[in-house]
Amino acid sequence: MTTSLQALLAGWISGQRWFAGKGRAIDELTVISDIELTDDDPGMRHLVLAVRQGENVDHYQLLVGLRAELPDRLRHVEIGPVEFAGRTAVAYDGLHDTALTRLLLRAMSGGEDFGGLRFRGDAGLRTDLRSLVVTAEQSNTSLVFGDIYILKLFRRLNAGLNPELEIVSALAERGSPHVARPYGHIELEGTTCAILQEFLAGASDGWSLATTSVRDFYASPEGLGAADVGGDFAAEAERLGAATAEVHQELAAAFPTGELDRDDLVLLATGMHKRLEHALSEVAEMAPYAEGIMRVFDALAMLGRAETVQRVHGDYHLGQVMRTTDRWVVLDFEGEPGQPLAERRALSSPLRDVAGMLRSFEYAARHLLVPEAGAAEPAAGSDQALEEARAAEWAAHNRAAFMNGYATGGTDPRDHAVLLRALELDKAVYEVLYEARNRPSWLRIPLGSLEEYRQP
Ligand SMILES: Nc1ncnc2c1ncn2[C@@H]1O[C@H](COP(=O)(O)OP(=O)(O)O)[C@@H](O)[C@H]1O
Ligand SMILES: O=P(O)(O)O[C@H]1O[C@H](CO)[C@@H](O[C@H]2O[C@H](CO)[C@@H](O)[C@H](O)[C@H]2O)[C@H](O)[C@H]1O
Repeated sequence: MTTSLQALLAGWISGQRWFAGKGRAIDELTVISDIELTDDDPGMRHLVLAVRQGENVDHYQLLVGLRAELPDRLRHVEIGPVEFAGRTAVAYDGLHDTALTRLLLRAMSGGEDFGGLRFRGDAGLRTDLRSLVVTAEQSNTSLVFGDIYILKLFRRLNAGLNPELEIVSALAERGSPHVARPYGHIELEGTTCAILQEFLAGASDGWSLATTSVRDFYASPEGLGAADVGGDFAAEAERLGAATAEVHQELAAAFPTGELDRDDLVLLATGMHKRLEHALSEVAEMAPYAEGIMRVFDALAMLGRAETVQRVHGDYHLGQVMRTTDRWVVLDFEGEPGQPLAERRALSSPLRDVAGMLRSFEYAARHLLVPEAGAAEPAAGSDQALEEARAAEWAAHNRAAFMNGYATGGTDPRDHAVLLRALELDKAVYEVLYEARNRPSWLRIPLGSLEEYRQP
């Protein structure tokens, strides 16, 4: 590849939604791997770029399409004209070209290798399907093939086996009904580049279902409880709790487990304190809540009992679960974005996921109270105090249902109140930072649910 392509790529990549280093200058961009997948017209090359911004270096993968002439339908994903191997072509994001993406299915089905880039998949894969790029995602790019498969391509590569592939493969092998079946993957020298899975056509994600229920409750006549309205979500929350407990049992059976003793709990609490301090240094609005939160972390450090640890989801919320006609399916076992792989694969309390989902019920209940969060402006004459009370009621009702469902698996989260509270607060601290960085108008949502910790 020529240096001119590198210059072009630096300009192009900084404008991409999935580029994590937005707003900071690119100091250096190097093509560290360049593998030709086809030299036809259209041609396709798999590139890995090392992008340096100050001290930080991130690796991104691209599937670059090359055509002598770019048809109008691909104009919106043009990278620019390039020259290499004596050939002049127009480079573009190949994931938007159905003529190229079909080759990915074929290569997976045939188990093909291109240098260190290995395609693996079920031999019976359908290879005749057209792909559509899923537009909603931000950090990765997914292609849906004919409503049958979804291929998730990681844009930013983390060295090693991706926990999503590791966990989904292990759970599917055990016959779990709660994961989307894996059909194939692409890897580059041991690093997972993409995963092909069953597409859950017609399923709805938990966030949409929960927020629809919240809207119904808000629109219901005063005096009705959360359990009395048509869109009551509690039965679903309970099923989700039971499914979550089953997934945890499957994870405990498929991977190693361990125990946190007193010293480990002190370490865990120390980590929580550190994350809180970091959030305080970046988000001034956090200050009034700090002391109250620290007291809970201190209580965890003094807990005189052991707690079990195992592989967990790690970033569990309503946007990560989908309801099909007959079950809840859990997606995206990648752990917390931004954490190194080793940490994302580390054993943790399963209550961490329970805490994540409980926080998500708080989010669903409260996001209508923040007009900038995408909700409609509050209706004229709406009563803020009544809405706050309704948000609290909806959250409490569904949190209880979720925990009832989870308890059917044998562990009632309420029997581990100190750990659960600390984990919820740790997640809220993470969310405060996440919102301040990504969606400042949503910051009021995690802060709103910390009200009981606010110091005057
Ligand atoms: N197997 C699937 N079937 C149907 N839709 C899916 C599937 N996997 C992901 N999706 C859709 O894509 C969205 C994002 O998927 P996810 O794996 O969570 O990506 P990200 O890591 O970018 O958040 C989900 O909320 C869901 O709407
Ligand atoms: O789904 P991701 O792996 O990208 O997770 C990140 O983004 C989430 C936002 O989509 C964020 O979740 C927070 O907002 C959700 C509503 O949009 C809410 O349901 C979650 O409870 C809340 O944490 C997640 O924290 C972040 O890691």
